[in-house]
Amino acid sequence: MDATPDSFWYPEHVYEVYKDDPDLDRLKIIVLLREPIARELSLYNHMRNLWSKDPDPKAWYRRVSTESFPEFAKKKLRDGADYKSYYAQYLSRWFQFFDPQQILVLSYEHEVLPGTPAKQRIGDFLGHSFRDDKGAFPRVNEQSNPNKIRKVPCSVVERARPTVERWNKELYELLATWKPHAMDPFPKFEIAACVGGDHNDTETN
Ligand SMILES: Nc1ncnc2c1ncn2[C@@H]1O[C@H](COP(=O)(O)OS(=O)(=O)O)[C@@H](OP(=O)(O)O)[C@H]1O
Repeated sequence: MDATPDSFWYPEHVYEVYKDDPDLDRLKIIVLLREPIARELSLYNHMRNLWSKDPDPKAWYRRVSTESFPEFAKKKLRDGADYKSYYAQYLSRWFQFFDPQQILVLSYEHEVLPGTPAKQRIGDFLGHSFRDDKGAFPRVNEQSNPNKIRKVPCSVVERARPTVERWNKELYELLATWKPHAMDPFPKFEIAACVGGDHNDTETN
């Protein structure tokens, strides 16, 4: 099993690894999608956490030492190709390499957060039942440090919304067309409540 968010952006590499395997058609792929603005915030917090532990000026996460979240988001959530939250662009490539029936697409907010049916969905897909079907998955990488930004500034939401909505619309259409294993219709992402101002709002907010 390989589990990393980074695989999502490189379906051709995954295909390259498995293409000569006689069991290629038994490969199971699970894609977990999160509302794009929340995902970028989570990544930003992750990078800031790494920077606080190891402020290496050559590290891949160094940009967060000089960029506020609004500045980071402005660069990541804008029109154009190759933006990582433009899920439809990447998922459409997965469908070129793999049978959509080999792919389970889950909504983080509707199917993975505690109280939602992730374990059951994944169990059904893999043909494997978990010991505790109802419980949540253990939390990892939560980084509950005091500098964690909990809420997105409303200015970020206002700026990003048109782009993100276009990306999401394309995603819903793609899923409706290709019909991988997924909720049908796929639940629409909801942007979480934001806070005023253009600054980094931390835990106290
Ligand atoms: N069990 C469970 N259920 C739901 N959500 C969970 C769970 N475990 C971790 N998390 C949240 O996932 C975020 C970290 O994701 P990753 O581990 O993929 O990120 S990374 O590897 O650190 O880049 C991070 O999200 P944020 O807290 O919003 O940043 C974690 O809180």
